Amino acid sequence: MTTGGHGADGVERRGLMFVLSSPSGAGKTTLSRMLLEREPGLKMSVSATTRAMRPGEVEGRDYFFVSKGRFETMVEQGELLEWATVFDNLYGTPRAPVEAALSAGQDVLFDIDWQGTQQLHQKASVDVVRVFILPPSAADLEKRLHSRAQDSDEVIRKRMSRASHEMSHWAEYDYIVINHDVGQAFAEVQSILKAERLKRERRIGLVGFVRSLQGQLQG
Ligand SMILES: Nc1nc2c(ncn2[C@@H]2O[C@H](COP(=O)(O)OP(=O)(O)O)[C@@H](O)[C@H]2O)c(=O)[nH]1
Ligand SMILES: Nc1ncnc2c1ncn2[C@@H]1O[C@H](COP(=O)(O)OP(=O)(O)O)[C@@H](O)[C@H]1O
Repeated sequence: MTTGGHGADGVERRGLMFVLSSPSGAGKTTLSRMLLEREPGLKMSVSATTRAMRPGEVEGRDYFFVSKGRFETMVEQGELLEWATVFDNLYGTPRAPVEAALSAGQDVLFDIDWQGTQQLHQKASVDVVRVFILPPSAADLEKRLHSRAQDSDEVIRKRMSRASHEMSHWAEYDYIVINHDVGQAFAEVQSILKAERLKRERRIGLVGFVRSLQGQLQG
């Protein structure tokens, strides 16, 4: 699905799809923003959703906020790479920007749930890196949902009651990060990205690079 770009060391490699999932409130959005600020070559996949915009959210930055009818058209036209129902709303990943970014040699960051992660993995397993974020405790999770001050008590209760179900998918992920201290969790997520970028299978330019090195040694 991907073609190549160049890594920091100049060797061509395929772009990767970096997925962060977690129960709501564990810190995916915070960690995603930190990654985007500090990691050049990483582009956020902006999802489409039928849920209402929260205070502080921006159309096209946080989500594309669409009607149910528009979302269904996107599904019918094959415009979504994956989609799922979460908390009674529809969420999906527009296909075109992801394919464009990967073709331009960029890595793409996804904040999607376990259902979307399974779909992406079925489509492009070797290019998908799956990271699951856990909160340090249920009490911390609830505190964070309240501190975000963006959802009603009713919505927070719903999110807390879904957390256990979402967490039950943790073993389908390649890496698990416990977000106790945000600086530490960020360092761990960043290390995963850096290491995955160096994986041999993605670095399609290595064969040529090593041949050229061998040529130099023999010459
Ligand atoms: N499958 C899928 N899940 C998504 C997508 N976009 C967001 N989600 C997930 O939907 C859930 C709810 O997201 P949101 O309403 O923004 O609340 P949040 O949990 O506080 O981030 C989260 O688990 C997101 O990871 C998407 O495009 N596809
Ligand atoms: N390690 C942490 N310690 C304390 N608060 C945190 C930590 N990580 C995130 N938060 C806060 O918790 C709330 C939920 O985080 P957010 O990134 O929106 O979660 P998610 O995207 O997983 O729903 C936000 O107010 C955020 O600032």
